[in-house]
Amino acid sequence: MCLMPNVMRIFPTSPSNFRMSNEPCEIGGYVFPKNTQFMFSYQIINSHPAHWINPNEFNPERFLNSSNESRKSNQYLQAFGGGHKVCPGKIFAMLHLKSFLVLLYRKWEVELVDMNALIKSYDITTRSCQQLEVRIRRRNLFNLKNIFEIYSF
Ligand code: HEM
Repeated sequence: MCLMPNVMRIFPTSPSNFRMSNEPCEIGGYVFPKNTQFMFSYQIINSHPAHWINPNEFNPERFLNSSNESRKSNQYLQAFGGGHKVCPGKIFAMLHLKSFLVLLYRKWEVELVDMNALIKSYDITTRSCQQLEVRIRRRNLFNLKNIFEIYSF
């Protein structure tokens, strides 16, 4: 359960979003009139050094419930938006992803062809991966040699 939040933190499906102000407001010392449209970046919130320790590090353990950082950071993870407009499909999507990964890795071994390859993606509000080479091998579920080793007396 901590792998997916960290993937979504570093590579959010929705890297940015929009909001419109329904009243005048002040942000960072600047005053904005009513009906100003704001674009903001989930990508930046998700890796801002003010909220995350070593933000560029891929460390799923930061989302373990027992970690202090987890409790602090979870509120800054913006994979599904937040507030009144938060994604209503959030729990369904996480369950779906988890089931998909279990079914995939049960039968297949998947590894990156090049661990240092840059992910080519296209995005504005929704990000899609354009190219990422992976090597897929069928898992050897019935390794007879192992079975004989286990049952030999
Ligand atoms: C990994 C999968 C998904 C991601 C990353 C995602 C992300 C998001 C984000 C960032 C928003 C904008 C929230 C905001 O404005 O604060 C959103 C809105 C929304 N999402 Fe998702 N979503 C996912 C899956 C789903 C699924 C499976 C459904 C439906 C079954 C769904 C339905 C919606 C709807 C209806 C909205 C609009 C909510 C509103 O404007 O009131 N999403 N989603």
